[in-house]
Amino acid sequence: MTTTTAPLIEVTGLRKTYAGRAVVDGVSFTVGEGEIFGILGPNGAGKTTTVECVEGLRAADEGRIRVAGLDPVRDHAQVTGILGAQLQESEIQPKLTVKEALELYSAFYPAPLDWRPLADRLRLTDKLGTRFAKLSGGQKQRLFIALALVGNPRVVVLDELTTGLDPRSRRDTWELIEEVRDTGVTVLLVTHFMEEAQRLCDRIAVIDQGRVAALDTPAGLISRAAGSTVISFTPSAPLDERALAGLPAVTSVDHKDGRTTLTGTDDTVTALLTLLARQHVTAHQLRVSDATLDDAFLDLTGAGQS
Ligand SMILES: Nc1ncnc2c1ncn2[C@@H]1O[C@H](COP(=O)(O)OP(=O)(O)OP(=O)(O)O)[C@@H](O)[C@H]1O
Repeated sequence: MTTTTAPLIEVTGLRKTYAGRAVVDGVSFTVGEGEIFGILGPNGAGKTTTVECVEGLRAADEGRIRVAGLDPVRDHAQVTGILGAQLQESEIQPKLTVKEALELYSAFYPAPLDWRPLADRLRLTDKLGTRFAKLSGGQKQRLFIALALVGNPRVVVLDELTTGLDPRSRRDTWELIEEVRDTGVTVLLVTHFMEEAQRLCDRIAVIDQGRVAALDTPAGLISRAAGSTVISFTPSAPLDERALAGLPAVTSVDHKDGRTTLTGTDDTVTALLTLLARQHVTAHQLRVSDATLDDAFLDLTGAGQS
């Protein structure tokens, strides 16, 4: 779902410097109300610094940030009322029970949600009496989502929410995030996981070395990958190498173990089929697949993922 409503978050020319080094260097993006907006990038790219500036936890050196028209540093108290941030594990008392944590955090907000249905939706009801320290990783993450939502925010910031979860819990968490969005909450999501970004995000800013390397829908980013379509086959007879390299939009031609692999676009596939017919060559085990967000990410960040 891509929204066209007025932006709820506006970041323009954000710059943050530590010891003379710009770790965020001119980042700009807007997030529409109701959107799930992803921030994706290699380690140390400046993702957390960026979202912490949006939350008003760090002050920008340069640039302008607005959340629902408010300045997160100057208008911090008001922004806290409309922006729910995911807590870090260290911020919760280990002896606090789930119920106590939900009651305590709802007391911080002027118009909190009723935490009981929220706990129910996050499958925490049978854990209400359990101390934080005794929860599993997935249960803790669900509690973090509940605590980020209990203030009834318009926007929720989730930073590496599913890191450390097993695949099942990660998928459950994705469903929860989609449910949260379906209730009208805007989600700003920092993630390392391509599958997560591809599944959840309406749009993604790929941040590399403190700059926005690309900003697009997941499909838009994939179509920017150098070869967005991968074609492989075993030819029944050798093909003319120059004819292959000259196919429209082809970006690479490789031969290995009798198989030929081309990267290109849909146009390359169509032209290849014509070439094969003209040369009376049969393509055995022909496979055509789309590039993934992984391919796009590696292209956009110069394989900088660590
Ligand atoms: N308070 C600070 N003082 C000095 N340097 C900092 C500080 N906070 C962050 N940095 C540096 O800024 C850079 C960006 O950090 P940031 O945490 O924003 O990156 P990130 O993209 O979120 O990385 P990761 O995916 O590893 O969490 C890193 O090189 C980090 O070491």
